[in-house]
Amino acid sequence: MNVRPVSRIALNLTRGAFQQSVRRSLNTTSVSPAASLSSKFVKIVEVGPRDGLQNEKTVIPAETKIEFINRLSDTGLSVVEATSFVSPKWVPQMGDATKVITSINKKPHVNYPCLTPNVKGLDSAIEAGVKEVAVFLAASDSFSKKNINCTVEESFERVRPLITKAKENGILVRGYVSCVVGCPYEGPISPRKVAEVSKKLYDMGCYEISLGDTIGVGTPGSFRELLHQVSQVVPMKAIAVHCHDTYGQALANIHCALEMGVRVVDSSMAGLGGCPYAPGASGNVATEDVVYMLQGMHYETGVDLQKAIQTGNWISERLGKQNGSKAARALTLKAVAAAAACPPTAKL
Ligand SMILES: CC(C)(COP(=O)([O-])OP(=O)([O-])OC[C@H]1O[C@@H](n2cnc3c(N)ncnc32)[C@H](O)[C@@H]1OP(=O)([O-])[O-])[C@@H](O)C(=O)NCCC(=O)NCCSC(=O)C[C@@](C)(O)CC(=O)[O-]
Repeated sequence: MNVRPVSRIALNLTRGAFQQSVRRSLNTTSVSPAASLSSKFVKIVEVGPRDGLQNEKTVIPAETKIEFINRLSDTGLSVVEATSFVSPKWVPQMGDATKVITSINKKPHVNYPCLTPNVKGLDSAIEAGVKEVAVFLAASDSFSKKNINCTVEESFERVRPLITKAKENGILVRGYVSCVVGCPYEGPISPRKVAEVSKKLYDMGCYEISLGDTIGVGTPGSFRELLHQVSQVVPMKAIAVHCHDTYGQALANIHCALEMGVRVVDSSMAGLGGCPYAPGASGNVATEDVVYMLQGMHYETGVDLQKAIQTGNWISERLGKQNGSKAARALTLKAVAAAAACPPTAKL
């Protein structure tokens, strides 16, 4: 596999030495105990196994996905979006949804939502014992047609019976709105249009609306206006932000969202991801970078950054990629340097 030497060295370090070194590195940047008692909590929705992997060109074995999810569950995350019950003709990478969701070690404190585009997908999810699903619509007709083969208006009619049936079965439904700032086919999207779609989804019964900047064109300027409009019609506590980092704006946009009161952030370990129907869009914002920033701002997430970095490095190694998180790369390098300067045996 084509892995950068540093990440290979880090992965070859003994687990104990690596953990010690990362802990030492983190101690220089982590929050004070007093600050960590702050009541500020941000829920991170980890989308790596679904959004992160759906666009990978080579088929990833189900076993790798299962182990990835199990490792994510051990980092302290409370939500790990596991897979999607979509047509395998459209997204072949998710063709093993049932195997993946039924084989993971489900932890009681972790939710494992799955994407479902229609009732057929919901039925498969129910059969697999899924407790939460997500529907995904767009604020742009062109993207909607490319992604789910129908207009935005038609997509509401498609998800209406899905939401009803999910509720009858005691299943929670989350709603995604894609292209909240720009569409790869139509260009800029009006915040009013996004607010309209978000309100309709919320009124139909989605408990949370995740605003997807699918192609990552948003800036704090456009996010401020977007959140201003959407929060007029959907309560701020029910809004999540889902940022792709194509233009390097994701953390700035999340910061803006936090300042405006958003407390749910979607992210993907190692910055994996991209939508197969959004050409040129890069990965999601990296979970490690989000956790690092939130720690620095004295927010609580429940996520162990050290374990997150190990998980991000692990999946990157499996995919033959460099970890896309800058914080993970910096802290791994620091840990490698610290471990080289002070090998575990020297302390015996
Ligand atoms: C919605 C459809 C199915 C419409 O696709 P269609 O071709 O119009 O549907 P259809 O009803 O005519 O069915 C076509 C075939 O798919 C089968 N089929 C139909 N439904 C299912 C299902 N649920 N599970 C398994 N199979 C299914 C169906 O049985 C049939 O099989 P055939 O008879 O030809 O053998 C298709 O367009 C699709 O699956 N699209 C999914 C695209 C996708 O997953 N995109 C990525 C997720 S969205 C995203 O990443 C953005 C997000 C959420 O992260 C936020 C952001 O960043 O913006």
